[in-house]
Amino acid sequence: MSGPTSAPAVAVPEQASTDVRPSASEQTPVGDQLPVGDQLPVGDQAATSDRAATGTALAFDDAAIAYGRSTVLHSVHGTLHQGRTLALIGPNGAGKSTLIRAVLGLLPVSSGSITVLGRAPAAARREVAYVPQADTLDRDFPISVGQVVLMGRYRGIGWIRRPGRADRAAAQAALEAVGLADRSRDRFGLLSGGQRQRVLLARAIAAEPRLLLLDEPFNGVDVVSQEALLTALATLAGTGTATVVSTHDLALAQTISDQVCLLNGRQIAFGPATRALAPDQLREAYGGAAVEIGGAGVIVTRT
Ligand SMILES: Nc1ncnc2c1ncn2[C@@H]1O[C@H](COP(=O)(O)OP(=O)(O)OP(=O)(O)O)[C@@H](O)[C@H]1O
Repeated sequence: MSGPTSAPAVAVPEQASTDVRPSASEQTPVGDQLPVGDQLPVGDQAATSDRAATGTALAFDDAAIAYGRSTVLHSVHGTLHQGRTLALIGPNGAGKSTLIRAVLGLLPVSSGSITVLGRAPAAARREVAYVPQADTLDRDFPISVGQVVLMGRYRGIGWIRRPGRADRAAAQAALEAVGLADRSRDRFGLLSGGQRQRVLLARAIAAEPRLLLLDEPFNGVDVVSQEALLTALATLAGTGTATVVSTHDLALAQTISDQVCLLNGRQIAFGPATRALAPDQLREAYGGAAVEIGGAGVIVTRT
């Protein structure tokens, strides 16, 4: 990740309601149907040697993903290394969330393969954290910001053991990383959308994942929150965590990612943004007649 930036103006198709992300429930107030990640045992020998041996966080090998018999995404091929950021780009229904679900091991790969931290996706889940969109979560559930962030530690300590001092310190450090150190006692549901998004990132940071997946984390987030999110992500990348972020903000993707995967039911391009977001490929993905990439962002127009 190249680091934080301010939000450029971008015109891309609006997000529609096709949404496979988890809905909130009383039992799972923060979308925990999906994994929140796990503590990476610091100094874990196996994990360290894995990383040293391959440096590969994520590998797609001609992967196709289906819902039942209906293949909605195919020909995904590329590699993401530790400490690097991959942006998933594509119009509504392109398959971004579907790909994230497959990386989480929640959807089977119907052909080809996806390898996460050297393993099958389901086998790597303990080392993968997922940040859902904050607005998919139940705001009425009475839980504090600090409690939400502490949830990031539970995968490591187990749900029966109580979090210890080290867990609380890690949770507080994670809140500091997203610029919300003073909000720990506040009720989660009373924060703004952008602040809740930052709390969810803090929860993922507290889990110390080796791979972090974010599904449109910048939706409805103001520049201050976006800046805080990007700073925290850059810090995390510095520790070797690989990040996959799905976004509709092409210009932001261009700025923050090392690699871009451009999708529309299949992979159109995978590589550095300058190559993957070339006008011809954007046109192919979005069906636009004219594509302009400049200081003002990326503009797709139709004739
Ligand atoms: N549970 C499901 N069962 C069957 N098809 C699904 C399911 N969820 C999504 N799809 C289909 O898979 C395709 C990809 O959807 P997906 O949600 O992954 O797109 P997306 O790129 O994340 O879109 P958006 O930008 O709108 O969030 C779409 O055609 C969608 O209709």
